[in-house]
Amino acid sequence: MSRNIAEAAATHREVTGSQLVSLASAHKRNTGTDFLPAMFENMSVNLSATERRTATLATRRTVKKDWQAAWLVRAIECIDLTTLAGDDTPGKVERLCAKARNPLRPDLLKALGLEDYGLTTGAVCVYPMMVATAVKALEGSGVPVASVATGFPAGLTPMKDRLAEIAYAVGEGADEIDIVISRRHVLTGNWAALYEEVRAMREACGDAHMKAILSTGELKTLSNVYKASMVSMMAGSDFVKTSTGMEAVNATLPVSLTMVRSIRDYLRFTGNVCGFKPAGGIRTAKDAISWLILMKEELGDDWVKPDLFRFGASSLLGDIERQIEHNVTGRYSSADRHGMA
Ligand SMILES: O=C[C@H](O)COP(=O)(O)O
Repeated sequence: MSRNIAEAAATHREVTGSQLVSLASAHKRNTGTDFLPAMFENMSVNLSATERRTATLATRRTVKKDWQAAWLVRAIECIDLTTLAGDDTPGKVERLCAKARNPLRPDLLKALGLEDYGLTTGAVCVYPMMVATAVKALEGSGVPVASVATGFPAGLTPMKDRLAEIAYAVGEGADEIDIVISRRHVLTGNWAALYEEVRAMREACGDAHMKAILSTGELKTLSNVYKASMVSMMAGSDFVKTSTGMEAVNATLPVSLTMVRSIRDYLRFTGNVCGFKPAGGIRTAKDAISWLILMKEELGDDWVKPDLFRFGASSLLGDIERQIEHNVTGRYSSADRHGMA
């Protein structure tokens, strides 16, 4: 059993049957394109068809036993372990970083045969003021630090301040920047303004990878979600991300399917690759597997890896650890036996 899990986690070879040509690790950073409204302006997303497709996702495919553990290990590797709270302190961020370095208890790693695997989360995600603490705490671990910026979560601060915040986070050592888009540009159909805004933010990020948070729960329609996603990719986003975690409705599967289809269309139109980050409200191992199935079925194996897929989550890891413990021991421990996240 252990060998299978170790192999699956290392090669992810249980995930097969991609319908897209595999771009594997050779993908280049999204360069963006000119502003091309023809790529999205006539697009209309059918809500009920989208809901039907996502309703059956987790029931069409069952992921059992060893493979479930392998998928959950992969989910851990894709988590942007997040704390974005007003009461964040250096101590809290240091504890989060310790968890990112060692996301599973040693006895569980041993039972899975992964003691030497070097399992970590995909990144740690914090506010700009916490970046330096996280960079220090993660030194030598290879775990990137992501920072939210641009007036997170509402984005309603002057543009020069939003860009300055990116520069600050990058200067503190952030490897990745999670920007928020101006929802008003979407709600008023001002796609050119959205393109210009995201383009300027991408330039401010420099070498740091940029994730564009669409705040889909505030965009009213799936057609708006599709268009906002497409414009953000055209403007050079490395990832598109559903939510801040602060909206009334955060990551959902229908919104995710819409964004994932936009990524697929963007790839077909332009040859450029963009990653996807569902975020907000993803708390259970079962949820994580549903999203991994969505990615595998819609985009293929390359989008079930941290290069192109992340969960933005503050409390998902705890449930995954609990589920892995059940997988290994046949028993569940109470949630409070596991540490934070
Ligand atoms: O980007 C990450 C989200 O803010 C996390 O949301 P969550 O606390 O609901 O997991």
